[in-house]
Amino acid sequence: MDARMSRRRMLGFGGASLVVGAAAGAGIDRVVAKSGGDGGGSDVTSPIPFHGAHQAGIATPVQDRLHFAAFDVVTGDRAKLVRMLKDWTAAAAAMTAGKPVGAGAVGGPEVSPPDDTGEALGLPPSRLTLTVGFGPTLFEKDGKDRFGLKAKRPAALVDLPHFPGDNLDPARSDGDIVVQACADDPQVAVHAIRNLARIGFGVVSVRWSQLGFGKTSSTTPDAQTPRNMFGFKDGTRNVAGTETDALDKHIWAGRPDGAEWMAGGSYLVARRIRMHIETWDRTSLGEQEDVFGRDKNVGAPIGQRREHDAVDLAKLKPTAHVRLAHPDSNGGTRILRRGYSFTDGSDGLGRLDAGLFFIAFQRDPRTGFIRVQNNLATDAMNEYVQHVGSGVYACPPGVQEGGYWGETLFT
Ligand SMILES: C=CC1=C(C)c2cc3[nH]c(cc4nc(cc5[nH]c(cc1n2)c(C)c5CCC(=O)O)C(CCC(=O)O)=C4C)c(C)c3C=C
Ligand SMILES: [Fe+2]
Repeated sequence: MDARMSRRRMLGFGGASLVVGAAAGAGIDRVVAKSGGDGGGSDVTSPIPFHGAHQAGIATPVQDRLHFAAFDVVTGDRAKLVRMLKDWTAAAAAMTAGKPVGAGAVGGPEVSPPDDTGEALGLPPSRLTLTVGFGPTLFEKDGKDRFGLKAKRPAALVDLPHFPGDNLDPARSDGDIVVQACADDPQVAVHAIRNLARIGFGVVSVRWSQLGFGKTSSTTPDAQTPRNMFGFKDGTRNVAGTETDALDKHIWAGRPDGAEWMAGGSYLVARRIRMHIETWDRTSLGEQEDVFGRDKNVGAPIGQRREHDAVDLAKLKPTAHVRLAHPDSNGGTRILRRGYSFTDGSDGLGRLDAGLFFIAFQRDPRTGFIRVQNNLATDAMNEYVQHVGSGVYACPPGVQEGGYWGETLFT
């Protein structure tokens, strides 16, 4: 048996545990480029730390690209699920550090598939973050407590109610487990999801997924605010990743919230929102600005001059999006938006299948997304958008060295 083969046997591939960065020792690590930067002040060569009190990918400055995947668990075996989560954690720690999965993509035995699929070889870490969440169906599905987790379902992990105008496609909604991959390079994000899906074979299968580009929200107020597919600056008044008090108050779940295992975690709401681009493009500038209650050029609230000037709600139409979404119209609640634009070709009727893949993190969806979305029932923007996909997930706290995704839930 040659040295490479014995190493592979040691790793026990075909479903057994991974060794983080094992390939690094074999000299076949992913190349970390010497220069980088995306023009937005971010360093694609510096990895975002995987371990910590909170999962990365929430308060982290928003990366350029998204690959979001929802999985169904296809086994009833809790031990297999936990094993997979441990393997996923090891792979996630390696990939976010810019390293390949397990023994890597090349240099292994010719008789079996490599541990890593290889398309990220030579690419820098690209600020990859991987954020995991658990959907309501992991705790109970069709009245069945599949994994002995029913009693641990947090009260905050409610099924989202039906909202007026919803036209949700079940094939683009829900899922037992979700992984949000964000990176400054789409290939790095896609590589990460692909490898997790491959490792999970026999335990999970991809239920639906979404690619995103052109982040539509910023968590770094000093950076230039990105624009959405309607051409408006989006994310001006988002919660910033540096606002620790606001994060503690509105975004991170705490021990007193009822589910101890979620302390330090957050709840993710995802909505695939189709935007009727063609109708919007035939709408006058004045009407467009009234819809949001902001100027299209600099992004200033109506009646003000600069983007970050305070919003005077009384100066906005009662149906303006910003007026209805503003904390003062929602009992003071704040959510951290982290959405991306999408364009998935056209719909066969000559219209772009485009929109906003809305992602929001919050301490409790009942006082966060649900409260705001209910208030948006009279939003003038509703004429131009339709929600077609949906999901809510409990994202556990961050992983400590030696720990694994979901450890606080499963122990
Ligand atoms: C339920 C929550 C929200 C949904 C759904 C939503 C959809 C949505 N929003 C835009 C564009 C903009 N939103 C803006 C502000 C804004 N939106 C929400 C919430 C939801 N948006 C909040 C809480 C806020 C901040 C309100 C405030 O504090 O002032 C803005 C203005 C710029 C900004 O502050 O980000 C734009 C533009 C689209 C296109 C969309 C669905 C397709
Ligand atoms: Fe909004």
